[in-house]
Amino acid sequence: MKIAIAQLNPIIGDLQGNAQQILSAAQKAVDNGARLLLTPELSLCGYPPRDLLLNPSFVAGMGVCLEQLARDLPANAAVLVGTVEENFQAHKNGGKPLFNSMALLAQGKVQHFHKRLLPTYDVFDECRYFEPGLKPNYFTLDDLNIGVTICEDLWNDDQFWGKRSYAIDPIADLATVGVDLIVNLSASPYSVGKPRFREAMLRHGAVRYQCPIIYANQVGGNDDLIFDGGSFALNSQGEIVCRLSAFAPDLQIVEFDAGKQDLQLGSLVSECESEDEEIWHALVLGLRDYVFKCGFSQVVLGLSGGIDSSLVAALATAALGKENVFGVLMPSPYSSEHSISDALALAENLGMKTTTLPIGELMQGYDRTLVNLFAGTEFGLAEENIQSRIRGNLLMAIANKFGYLLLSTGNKSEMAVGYCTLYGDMNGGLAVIADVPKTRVYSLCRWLNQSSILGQVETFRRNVSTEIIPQNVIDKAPSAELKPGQFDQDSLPAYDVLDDILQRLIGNHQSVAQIVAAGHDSVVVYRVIQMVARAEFKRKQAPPGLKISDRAFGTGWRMPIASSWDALKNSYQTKNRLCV
Ligand SMILES: NC(=O)c1ccc[n+]([C@@H]2O[C@H](COP(=O)([O-])OP(=O)(O)OC[C@H]3O[C@@H](n4cnc5c(N)ncnc54)[C@H](O)[C@@H]3O)[C@@H](O)[C@H]2O)c1
Ligand SMILES: Nc1ncnc2c1ncn2[C@@H]1O[C@H](COP(=O)(O)O)[C@@H](O)[C@H]1O
Ligand SMILES: N[C@@H](CCC(=O)O)C(=O)O
Ligand SMILES: O=P(O)(O)OP(=O)(O)O
Repeated sequence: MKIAIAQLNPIIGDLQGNAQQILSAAQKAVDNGARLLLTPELSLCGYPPRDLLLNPSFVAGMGVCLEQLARDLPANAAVLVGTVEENFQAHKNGGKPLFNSMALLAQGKVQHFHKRLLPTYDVFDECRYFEPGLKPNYFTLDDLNIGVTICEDLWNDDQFWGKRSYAIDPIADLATVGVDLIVNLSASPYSVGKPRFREAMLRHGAVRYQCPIIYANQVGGNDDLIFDGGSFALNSQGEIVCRLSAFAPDLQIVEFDAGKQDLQLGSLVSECESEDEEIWHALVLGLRDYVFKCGFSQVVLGLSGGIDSSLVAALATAALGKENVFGVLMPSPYSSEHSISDALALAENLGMKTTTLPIGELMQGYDRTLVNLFAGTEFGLAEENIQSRIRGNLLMAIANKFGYLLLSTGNKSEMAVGYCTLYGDMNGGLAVIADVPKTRVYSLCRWLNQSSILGQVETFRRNVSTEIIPQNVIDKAPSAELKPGQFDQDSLPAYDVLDDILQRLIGNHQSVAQIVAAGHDSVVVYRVIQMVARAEFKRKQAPPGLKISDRAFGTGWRMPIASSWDALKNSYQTKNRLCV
């Protein structure tokens, strides 16, 4: 039996458009001889629909679209569509009103399979909306017994994880039932290294239960989340027999050989060669989809000649085309010569349009207006930040006037410690690199300059051998240039030190004792912890940022702002370690 995997990029809430994508995929599948089509989790509404699920007319609309799809699909195709089903018992037993469901549409009929494990951690919030399914899910098609699992259902293999997160394990239940093949319909967001991790995890399941697995993942950016696709199929020995594109929609066919009781070798797309390459593609996709799905086509950003704005400009050019990216140079009296020359060289390399709006006169206007009020005080952060706020205002004026979306350029290290100006450089609709630590910003720029991708991206004007990010941008010391001779490292630890502490603290949940034991100065560690805690109010007001790590400052980061939790004051010694 031929089975088609449709790696779709739905728009959240566009029920008609998403249904059309499913119909087109089904037609293509049937044209290629497939009997069954797999689509991702919640493919009809897009994942994650969040509180749209609390809107009765949204849920009703999904029901109508599903019925229409059942009527419109090619007669000889069976299609698994990601949707919701109402929990009609909810009013009796107090359960949640919906199930996260895969609907099997075949011969005009609809059969629902309910997701059993509901993730409610990090960015996931499924217990807010859904009741878990209670039974193993499977069906028979042309004598083949097919087990159905939805995303998290396959993330509880105790042997792989060394523990169980949920009492039940849907794959073990399906093995007990005795299915020939398991399909997993997913909307699994990207983080660095996750594509390989998923393959390893499901390989373990396939080998453990000697059962082939087909994994169909959503692709595309939805707000802060990037779905990488990278769907794949494993045979019962755990070998990859088919892999779809990463970071792009795709449709491929795999064949189940009834004689061998296994999947046959199909087409294999190769994996990204490095983490930098993977992150680059993820950010390009996330940026493009955010811009287009919000109804924009053009973006604006401030170009300072620094490395953050240079990387964001390169990403935007690759995502949207050079003619759709507008750079604004806004030198102040404190700006260096190279801030202008480097920004112009970058724009030339990318082929993007720029304008220069010096801000000296506006700064003087602010000074004149505030002179009496500020009389007798020292020049300080208030005056420095005015420059950033003037730039933020000008950029928003340009965005309003020409219908552009403003991209903000802060990286994760700055967002972590609050090294950014509220209503200044934090202005923007999308924070493109807010989950990219500064050290990764450097490695991405170096990778970009060497990468053969430059030759493939037609939006770049220069030829493969020349740099995109000017070498001086990479070599010079980072600076906010808000006062003479200012460098980031006057206020912050060296970025390699800062990023390592932040990764341990935020990503790995390490204690102070563990971070110090890894070689960091305890005074620096305490200072970083305090900076991170104090910057919460800024992050709450920041634009959405594209998530590329396991722990991003976004929907999965829920910290109080008005909190009196003081890591140092409340530190205590347990038997083994100092906890803060
Ligand atoms: N990326 C860069 O390189 C870059 C760019 C710009 C600024 N900076 C640096 O960032 C820093 C910006 O200065 P800042 O942080 O003092 O200015 P800020 O204006 O961004 O934030 C401080 C202000 O936030 C408000 N605030 C404080 N606590 C709050 C809370 N709990 N809830 C709501 N609002 C609260 C107060 O009004 C306070 O004056 C400076 O050190 C500057 O040099 C770095
Ligand atoms: N001189 C500048 N021209 C245009 N845009 C600028 C300039 N200086 C800063 N910006 C914008 O603000 C952010 C943050 O700046 P830092 O140098 O990191 O403080 C920068 O990425 C530009 O978008
Ligand atoms: N742990 C899964 C859960 C996703 C889901 O069930 O939607 C993941 O990160 O991909
Ligand atoms: O934000 P930028 O582009 O000015 O980068 P840096 O902070 O490294 O100067």
